[in-house]
Amino acid sequence: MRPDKPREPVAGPDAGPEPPYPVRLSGPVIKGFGRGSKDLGIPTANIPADDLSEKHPELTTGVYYGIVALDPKTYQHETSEGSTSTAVVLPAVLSIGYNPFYKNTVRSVEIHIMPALTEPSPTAAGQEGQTKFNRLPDFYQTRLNLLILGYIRPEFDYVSLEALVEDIRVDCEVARESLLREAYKCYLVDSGKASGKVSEDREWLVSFD
Ligand SMILES: Cc1cc2nc3c(=O)[nH]c(=O)nc-3n(C[C@H](O)[C@H](O)[C@H](O)COP(=O)(O)O)c2cc1C
Ligand SMILES: Nc1ncnc2c1ncn2[C@@H]1O[C@H](COP(=O)(O)OP(=O)(O)O)[C@@H](O)[C@H]1O
Ligand SMILES: [Mg+2]
Repeated sequence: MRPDKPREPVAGPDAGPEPPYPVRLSGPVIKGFGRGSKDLGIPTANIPADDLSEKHPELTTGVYYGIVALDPKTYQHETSEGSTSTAVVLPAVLSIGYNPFYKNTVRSVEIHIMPALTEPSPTAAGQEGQTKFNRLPDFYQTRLNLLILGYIRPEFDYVSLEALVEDIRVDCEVARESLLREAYKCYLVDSGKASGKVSEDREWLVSFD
């Protein structure tokens, strides 16, 4: 069960991702159990987890933050210049594991894509009414690249659905605050000052051959 402790506002070192991060994952967006949007009001893009233990033994079950890119061949997005052929890059929070609240028997990778850091956060504390999580037009089967930049917490079971949703809301805020730090923001926003390694990771993120 989730321990009754206050949450830290950021996760991971301020100086930037430390090994094993950034970790690269990719895959087509597949169907999950259909609970994300329906039960929780939190859509999560699921990607296959079949070869995770073999390829990424370092990824323990838990909640992580990072950035995602969607293949522009099947996911078009509008910018101020109209629609574009470059991949959209957005912040994300994800869970890797068995969802103890639902007692799944297979591991899943579930990614909730958040609005750009320049947009107001829909999950900020103190908003009126029920939290409205970010929602994009559906993009099943689209290829997704993910750069995991840090670990937030283990997965827990919860006393109620509301308690699970509230913890995921806080995860979104922790991810956002963590990514707003300069040594992480450089992965999302090309300032022209990024180091060779950061540029290499960014290039990998947006390449879909
Ligand atoms: C950031 C984040 C954190 C999560 N943490 C937990 C958790 O601690 N325990 C849990 O049982 N499920 C957790 N989940 C998983 C949700 O229960 C899951 O997204 C939901 O079951 C939807 O599954 P579906 O994509 O198969 O429909 C988390 C999901 C996200 C996006
Ligand atoms: N912000 C978002 N983050 C992730 N997926 C989103 C988002 N907005 C819309 N989606 C869409 O919703 C789908 C996931 O919804 P969900 O209810 O979790 O269903 P499933 O159980 O099939 O994963 C994604 O595959 C994607 O097409
Ligand atoms: Mg899902």
